[in-house]
Amino acid sequence: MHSLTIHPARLQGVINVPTSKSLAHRAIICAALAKGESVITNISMSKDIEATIGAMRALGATIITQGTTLYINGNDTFKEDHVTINCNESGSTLRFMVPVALRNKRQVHFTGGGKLGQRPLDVFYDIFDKQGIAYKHKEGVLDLFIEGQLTSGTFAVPGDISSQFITGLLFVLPLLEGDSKIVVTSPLQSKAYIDLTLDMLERFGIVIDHEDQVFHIRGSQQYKAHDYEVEGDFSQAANFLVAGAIGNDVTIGNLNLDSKQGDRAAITLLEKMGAQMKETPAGIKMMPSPLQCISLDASQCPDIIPVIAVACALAQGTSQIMNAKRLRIKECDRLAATVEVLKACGVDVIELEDAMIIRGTDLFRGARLQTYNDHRMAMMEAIMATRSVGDLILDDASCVAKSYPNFFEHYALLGGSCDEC
Ligand SMILES: O=C(O)C1=C[C@@H](OP(=O)(O)O)[C@@H](O)[C@H](O)C1
Ligand SMILES: C=C(OP(=O)(O)O)C(=O)O
Repeated sequence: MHSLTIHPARLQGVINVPTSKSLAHRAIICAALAKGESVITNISMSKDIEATIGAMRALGATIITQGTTLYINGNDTFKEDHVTINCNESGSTLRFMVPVALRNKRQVHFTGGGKLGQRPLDVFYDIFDKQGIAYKHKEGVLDLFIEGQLTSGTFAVPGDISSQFITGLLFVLPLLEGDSKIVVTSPLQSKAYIDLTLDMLERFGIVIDHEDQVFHIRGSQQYKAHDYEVEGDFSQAANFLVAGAIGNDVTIGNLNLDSKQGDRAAITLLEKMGAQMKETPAGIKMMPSPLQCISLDASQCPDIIPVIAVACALAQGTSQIMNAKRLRIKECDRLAATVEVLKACGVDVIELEDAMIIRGTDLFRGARLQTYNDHRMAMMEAIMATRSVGDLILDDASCVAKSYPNFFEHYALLGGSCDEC
């Protein structure tokens, strides 16, 4: 474990953020479910994406990596009947792969690290119980054995634990014999991620009908090979968009403003707080602006909330971040962690079960901070350092490898100042 000391410094320059992790997971899975070769370009490698590549290879898909391009051939996918899948710490990989791996009868062993074994999977266990699929798991660590096969039918799934369960089912149900229906039994949160799934499925030739919270899935469909270029990641861009709004001068060179990514909300939220977005020939930036407090709903864009909380902490007035309970079931309890970090840096924050209330201040004070082995927390803390009066000492910054391995290189290129200890 290496601690990292970040000295206060303003950021300035142009950066290309990694390409979308969510879109990359989906493109890799769809391509590996299609017969023939698909070429997926502009992949940003990270621990999470490595996990999904490894998972589809374990099932039999051929995936050749050349720089940022993946050549994926699904002709032999599903040929293996005893499979071990290491998900690293990726919730997406786990919840997408559990149903996919059960496309036909096999034994699958899921492993993973960090807090992944503590993140909810009960939605799948309920389905296994109903369908007679055998499974054995341990408390607290990911060590899950499953044996069986998923059959088509009606799946009642809550919408307020994780949309990833629904995405996982949407990948596999079109391949099963017989039609299926997914009925989402409580208001769907993280809905934009389902839209990303439906969009990617359509590109690969899969048709899903849906109205409100019900998805109708025709069985015996076939994925068709398709070439796809992954666009810039708005969840990562959010760090630098907030950096801009709080006084830095960072332009992001690779964002698609027409993107369907839900974390594009970072721009609209910052605009509501009074920041102005500027489009320049080099890319997009948020202009340093006096920020006003905001009352916002975290349920549709959970991943950007820690860094949006940084903007709230530097806004005039008291901000409320509501419907934030699901932040507690990410790589760490991000609701508690965000509150703890802001408090350590001198901010007046209140943690509620489902919300946080943040009273704006002018500057952060220096502090020793945990990163909670959570990439989003480490990156949020680095952005805070740009408006801090003393050093921020992060206990371990290596967790950024989950989604953005070269985050601190980019940070330094922009003028950020850190020493590894
Ligand atoms: O489908 C996806 O790509 C994701 C869905 C979201 O999870 P929830 O649906 O659990 O909010 C998000 O937090 C995660 O980082 C990626
Ligand atoms: C929560 C995240 O990812 P996952 O659920 O895939 O682990 C994330 O990237 O912030």
